[in-house]
Amino acid sequence: MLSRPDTPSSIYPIIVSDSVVSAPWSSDLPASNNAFKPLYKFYRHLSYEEFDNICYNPGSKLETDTLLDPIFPESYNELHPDDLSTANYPFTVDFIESLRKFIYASTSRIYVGNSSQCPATFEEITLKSVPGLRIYPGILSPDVQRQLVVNIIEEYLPPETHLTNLHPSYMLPQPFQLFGHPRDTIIPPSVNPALAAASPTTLGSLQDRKLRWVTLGGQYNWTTKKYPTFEPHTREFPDFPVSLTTLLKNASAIFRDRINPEASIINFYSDGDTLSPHQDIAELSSADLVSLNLGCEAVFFCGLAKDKPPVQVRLRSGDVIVMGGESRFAWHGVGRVWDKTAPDYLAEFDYCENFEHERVAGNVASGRKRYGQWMLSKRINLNVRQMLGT
Ligand SMILES: O=C(O)CCC(=O)C(=O)O
Ligand SMILES: [Fe+2]
Repeated sequence: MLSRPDTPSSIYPIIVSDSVVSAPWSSDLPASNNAFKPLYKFYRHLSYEEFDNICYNPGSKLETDTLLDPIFPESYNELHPDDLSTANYPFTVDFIESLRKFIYASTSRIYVGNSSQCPATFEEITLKSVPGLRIYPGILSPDVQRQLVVNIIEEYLPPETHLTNLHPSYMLPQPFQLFGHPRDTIIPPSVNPALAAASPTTLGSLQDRKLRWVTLGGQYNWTTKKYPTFEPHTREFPDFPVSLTTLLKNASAIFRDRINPEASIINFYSDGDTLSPHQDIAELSSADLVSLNLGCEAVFFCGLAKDKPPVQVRLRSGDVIVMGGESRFAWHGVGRVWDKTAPDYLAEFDYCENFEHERVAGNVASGRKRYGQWMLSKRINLNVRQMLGT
């Protein structure tokens, strides 16, 4: 599991526009009433082949009664006939143009080929049992996904104000380039006597598994479970990356005007990783939380109460989840991640040929093709929150 402390299960005061309200579903629960727990146990040893088989031949296991595969919803419908609704919406006329805006706002731009073509419509899935949760299967085009991967590595990770789980334990190169030489040594901070015993590591091992998260914008503190400040343009609340704001403001009707992106947690998962159930309640805003998924597949758990089996959603690269309305403060977690399940367009991502500036400079041999190789074993979840206002 990610080394995030569990969220306490007492009633949380949530401040919405100056008035304090309580999330009614987060009442005190004895640990035995945690209906998420058996699901984690079930998935721990489930191979991807077994999981895939269950999705197409449902009904055999009690634990998968609430499993929804967005591109094969029949099995979920069979068990919960009234819960699921699907709607198709046309992409707005300038949708592709909006995606281009995101790519052009990015520091290292990829070359937009035909894969940026979007289908005529996109699907929205909603569930009565988790009101406000919206699922958009495959809504991010391959180009946008590739650009996001590159931005994460080249634009969002490097600034020293963007803290990672590695910062307390290692002196990271400034700016932090994850894809330097894999044998480069990364040393513990000698100034911190408590960590003096920690041993040096390599950049390669940070790439492999050690890098777990990076925070953008408001620097959420995982120990206190609070943002240290709500004062923008400060070291602890640096400006949110323009490229990501451009994507979320323009990408389609699903994001527009519903969120002012101010903080983000980017999670890096490897094979078998899970994330324990929690609520995201540190923000002083009830605006939608937007969650983008890249790379390998995973099962996402979400429910309003911790003592009822959550809905389980099979997530693929390019899927977007929005937690709005009541679901904004719902309990959620990740059941498990399976490696080698990233789509070919990421795994075989030929970085050089896709890069506008490198193409123009005639530089096609910078050896960065391992981004695709890396993604073959990674799941990246980028969730974006508004910290202030309604
Ligand atoms: O990885 C995910 O899908 C969820 C991540 C999450 O819930 C979080 O970072 O708070
Ligand atoms: Fe979360």
